Amino acid sequence: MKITVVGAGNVGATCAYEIARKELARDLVLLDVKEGLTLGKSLDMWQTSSVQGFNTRITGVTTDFSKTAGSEVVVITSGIPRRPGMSRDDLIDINARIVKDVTEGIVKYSPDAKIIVVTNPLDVMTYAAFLAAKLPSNKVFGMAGILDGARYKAFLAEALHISPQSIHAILMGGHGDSMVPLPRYTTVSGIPITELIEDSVLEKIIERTRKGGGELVELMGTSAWYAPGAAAAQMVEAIMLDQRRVFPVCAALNGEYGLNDLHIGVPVILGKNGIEKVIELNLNDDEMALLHKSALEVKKIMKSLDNLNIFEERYGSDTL
Ligand SMILES: NC(=O)C1=CN([C@@H]2O[C@H](COP(=O)(O)OP(=O)(O)OC[C@H]3O[C@@H](n4cnc5c(N)ncnc54)[C@H](O)[C@@H]3O)[C@@H](O)[C@H]2O)C=CC1
Ligand SMILES: O=C([O-])CC(=O)C(=O)O
Repeated sequence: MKITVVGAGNVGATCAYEIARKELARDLVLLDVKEGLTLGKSLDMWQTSSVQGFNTRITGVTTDFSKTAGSEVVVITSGIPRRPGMSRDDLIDINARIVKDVTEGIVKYSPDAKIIVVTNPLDVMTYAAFLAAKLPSNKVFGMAGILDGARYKAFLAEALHISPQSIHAILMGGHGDSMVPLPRYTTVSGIPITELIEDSVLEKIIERTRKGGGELVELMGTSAWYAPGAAAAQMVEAIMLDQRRVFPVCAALNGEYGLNDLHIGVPVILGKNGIEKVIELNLNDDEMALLHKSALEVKKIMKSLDNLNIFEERYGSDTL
């Protein structure tokens, strides 16, 4: 059993370490173009194995994709993060080329892999990986909703002075300011959130969640890694252990929610085949309008990707 994490930077290394500590595979490959970084970090992590009590063998690899052969799950975190003042969409030019190259390298040696994209701008990089991989859409998807949901739960837990583990929520839409938190689908151990918190406080929390990535970029000068790395590892766990957990995941839509030909955050069942099923919620008119607004934003960025002309195939259009 093998898992590969591409990108040994902040998010990739954090995700890899979570995977190793949970012993989700016998072998874990960490691949990056920076030789010292990937060899050093994988050695450093492996040297914690006797302290942390795990057996997962972590190996650092530079650009030799043959060393990733036979991976069951691959997490793609390679690419540049944003800096203060930038939007995620500003990363598209550089990151699209990186995602295309690494996806092709991965699929060549692991044609059965499930691919989890983390690189930003997330929804459109998932689309780019899907185009490059030429795999069925249940096998190529992106991580954002678990992270956005985790931020939402952390803020709610603080406001209500309760454990974040008692909060259950689903967020939909693109991984950007147009994301769609859904108060109607947010509960505290089954109790509707609206019974426990004032509307004005909830509104502020939703707004802070939408801008949660940017808040951290302003604080640190680069983007977050602990929560993103842990969230991606939680998806790996669901697949490797065939847990069939329900998570918001950036998935290809083919008619669900009245949307076609784009990748965007929706609730799915995640198991050994990747996306086992996209769950269609019974959204009301306001919620559906927010989701469609977010989908139009994603389509706009898809168009920028198409304009780069790095893929022969495309299905972007600015209408839904
Ligand atoms: N989906 C999400 O919710 C989140 C996405 N991100 C995104 O994840 C990406 C990575 O962020 P960080 O880890 O903080 O950046 P980082 O700069 O710390 O690490 C990125 C790594 O990618 C490597 N890399 C670049 N080109 C490569 C290639 N062709 N092959 C292999 N490795 C290559 C770099 O050498 C670097 O080590 C960014 O695009 C960031 O915006 C970050 C947080 C959350
Ligand atoms: O904000 C960023 O650039 C990184 C990211 O996607 C997040 O932390 O949500």
